[in-house]
Amino acid sequence: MSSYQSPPSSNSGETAVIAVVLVVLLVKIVIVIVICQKRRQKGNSVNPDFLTLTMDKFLNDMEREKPIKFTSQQLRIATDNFTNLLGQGGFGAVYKGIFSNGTLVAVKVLNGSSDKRIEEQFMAEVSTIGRIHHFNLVRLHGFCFEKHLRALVYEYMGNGSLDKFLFHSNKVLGFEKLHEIAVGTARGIAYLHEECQQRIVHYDIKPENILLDANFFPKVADFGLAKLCNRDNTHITMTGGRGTPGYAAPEVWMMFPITHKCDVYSFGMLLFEIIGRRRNLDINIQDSQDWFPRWVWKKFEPGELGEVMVVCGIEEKDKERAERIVKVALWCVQYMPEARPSMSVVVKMLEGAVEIPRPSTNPFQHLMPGSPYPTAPVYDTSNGTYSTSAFGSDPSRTVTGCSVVHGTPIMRKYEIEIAST
Ligand SMILES: Nc1ncnc2c1ncn2[C@@H]1O[C@H](COP(=O)(O)OP(=O)(O)OP(=O)(O)O)[C@@H](O)[C@H]1O
Repeated sequence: MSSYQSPPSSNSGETAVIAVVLVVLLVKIVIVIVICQKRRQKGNSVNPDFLTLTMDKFLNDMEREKPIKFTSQQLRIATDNFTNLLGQGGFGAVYKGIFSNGTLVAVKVLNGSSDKRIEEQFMAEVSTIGRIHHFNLVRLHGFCFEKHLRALVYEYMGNGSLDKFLFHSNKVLGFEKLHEIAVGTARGIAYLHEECQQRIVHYDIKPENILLDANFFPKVADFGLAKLCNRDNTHITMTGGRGTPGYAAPEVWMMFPITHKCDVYSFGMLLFEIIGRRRNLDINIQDSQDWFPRWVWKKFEPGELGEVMVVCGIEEKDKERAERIVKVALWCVQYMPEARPSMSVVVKMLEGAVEIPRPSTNPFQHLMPGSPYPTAPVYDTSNGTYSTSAFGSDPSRTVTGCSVVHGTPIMRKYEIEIAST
């Protein structure tokens, strides 16, 4: 009988154990729920160590991110055998392409694969823009370097280059958008000058090299002339091709030592074209407005900026921004590089965050008769070269053979006219 009584006592023991386990489990669940609720109340706070680790890893990954090396076959497929031509530049044709994942690209096929200049352009682009990422710099996805195909693969910019909207279309872009484009472009250049590990000088800032995406956000492009330099090296030695007439700073033309401030000068010239929605030089325009920057200064000096606003068709609501652009432009194109602001200051000036000083002297003084400064280069039609009178008869200081990248007869006339005034 006694053996019959033991099972119930063992059953009640098991029940007690199960009950204890259940209670413990329940307590644990409650604790977990309470902890989760407290975390949620703290605003989803995450362990800061975890955050740093993830961010470090992310930054490392970003740093390691390099442009992809594509095969010619991959680019042939993406561009449908190079059929959709976007445009033709000095170094080759640009084609639209699409990869199988849907990414749209612009493929620049470089002419003359054995040409040294092409190789330099190739290396300049890959070593500068290929290593950095910024919202206002056109992204280089990758490149192809095969015997019969040297190409650069960029992100596709749906609206092409800024010149089209400034000079060739009927004011499609309102002034507010143009101001945003100016600020975005300035941010891109400021990043190149001040935030990259090595300073990058672009050398060829002009509307043709500012591309606009589908939403008209600007991105600086075309790094073919760009130079890398250490931030503590103040001057750069420049050999070979130089900037574009009308945008290149005087020191570039004079073959004087060059700093990143030559980009600030070119950006100033670009600002004049944004405000006027015209080329800075237009010989078809009368009343001394043919060279727009000088005319703007003539109006600005006696306090007649209002006339500039009228001539440029600036509406009342845009006046304040437009005046800011004019003042920044004048400040950027000063003759002495050290008088020009840094690009991060330019950004702040354009945004209205800091005061814009008034240039103490006429920025175009060096172009006046009797100026102690070297004059702008004179284009010699007989031999197709530029020279500057400041170096007199010393042929070793004569600027010769400067190619005119976007040169037109108008540009050439401009150089002659300026020097002879
Ligand atoms: N990433 C891009 N997305 C869309 N269109 C582009 C892109 N890059 C260039 N293009 C177009 O292709 C054309 C040629 O560009 P490219 O940069 O080769 O020459 P460029 O800047 O006009 O001249 P150069 O190289 O002589 O300075 C331009 O008209 C431009 O609008």
